[in-house]
Amino acid sequence: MSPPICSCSEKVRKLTQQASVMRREIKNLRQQMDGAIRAHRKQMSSLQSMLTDCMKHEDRLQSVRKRPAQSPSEINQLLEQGRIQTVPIGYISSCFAVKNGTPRQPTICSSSRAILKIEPSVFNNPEHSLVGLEQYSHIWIIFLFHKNGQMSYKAKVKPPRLNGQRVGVYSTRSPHRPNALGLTLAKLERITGDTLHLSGVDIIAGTPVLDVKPYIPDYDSPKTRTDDTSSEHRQTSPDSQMLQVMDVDEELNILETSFEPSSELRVCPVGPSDFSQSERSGSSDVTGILAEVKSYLKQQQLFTKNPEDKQTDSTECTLLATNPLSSSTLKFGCEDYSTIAAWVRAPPISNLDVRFTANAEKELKEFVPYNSTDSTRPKFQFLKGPDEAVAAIKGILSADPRSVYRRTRCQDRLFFFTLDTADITCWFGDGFAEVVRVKPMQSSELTNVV
Ligand SMILES: C[S@@+](CC[C@H](N)C(=O)[O-])C[C@H]1O[C@@H](n2cnc3c(N)ncnc32)[C@H](O)[C@@H]1O
Repeated sequence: MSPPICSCSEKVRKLTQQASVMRREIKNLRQQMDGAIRAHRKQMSSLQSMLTDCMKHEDRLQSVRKRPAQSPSEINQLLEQGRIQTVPIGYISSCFAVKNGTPRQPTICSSSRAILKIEPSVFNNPEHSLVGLEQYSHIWIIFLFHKNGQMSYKAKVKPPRLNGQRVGVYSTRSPHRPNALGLTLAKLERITGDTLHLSGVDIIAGTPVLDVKPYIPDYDSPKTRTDDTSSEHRQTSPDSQMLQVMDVDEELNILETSFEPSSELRVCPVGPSDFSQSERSGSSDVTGILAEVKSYLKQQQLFTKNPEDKQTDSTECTLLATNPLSSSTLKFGCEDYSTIAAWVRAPPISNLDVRFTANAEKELKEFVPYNSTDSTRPKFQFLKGPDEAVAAIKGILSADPRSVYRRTRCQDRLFFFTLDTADITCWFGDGFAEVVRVKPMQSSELTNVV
């Protein structure tokens, strides 16, 4: 007997329902499996990249391990050959993020600021290495030009201030030199723990510093006179001539004031002048001789060295002053003076006037100092405010920061540079630079500053 039709259709219905439930479950399971596979794949790829990193580290470790350990005598030998491995003592944080627009020497932008933190990897207590340095106002910073690009260098270079003329690399402060070492005299504003706060820098952010030393004028700074005759492109500046005469006056004033009545002045032969054979003693004679020397030096411009002129040879123009009280010998003569190429003070390019459009001035005034709590306005990270920024911009632009190529070939192009957290746009005209825009840096650029 066959089952009744109603019970059959009931069974079919149930089976169909079960089948659709099972289909849904399968679909869910598939979805879960897909999700698990995706998560697994993601995990695999991050594990893969971790593995790659580990392998890289392992490679580096292997190569270090493979390096034969150097014995003290080997290290000594390498040192004697000048082949030492340098270790940065710290890295500069600076208001200059990139090379463009960074002053070419610190003196042209005294309001620029930077920070140097001594690396704890160099000394266990980095702050100990700075004890005593706070007594100095200026320090030498020896650093690596780490953003030179390729380590290329040439025996002759074209300093921008010489407007295309070529001179030997060692007669310049070009960054492109065999060991890419920079030397900057910076002002030491203060020291906090392991950190030096500096101003007057020409160094970009991230620069590895190899050493710092106190600036000691007694050791580091002979008086300077301009070697006016050593260069074909010299331009004598009345100011620098004046400076030399003032230097002479200053020296002679020191000489005058350091004399006691019993002092003895011996004047070594200085050529055919009327005091060349003088050798006198006694205070009244000293005063007379000094007046004579002063007037002679001014007339002959003795301190403007002329290699052709035998009478101004450094050995011949030495004045020796012996102070019996201190039994010290003061020496005032040409050999106490340093000479510099005339183009350093009187380059063939002239300084530029710097001006701001009203809009740029307004934009700059929007910036607040680094310590301001106002979060609605753009904030400097180093500078104390718009006035300091104006001084820095004037310093940078008046020295004409353009390369010779830009100066001669693309005169009318806009020039962009950064200062602290500001993006600056300017253009150059005949004898002037004009700032046309000052905008806060994009936040993505900000990480470059420090
Ligand atoms: C002409 S060098 C003089 C540096 C130093 N005062 C000296 O005499 O050795 C200054 C220029 O070097 C560039 N500069 C600064 N820091 C640098 C770095 N870390 N790497 C490459 N160039 C850098 C900047 O463009 C700056 O204008």
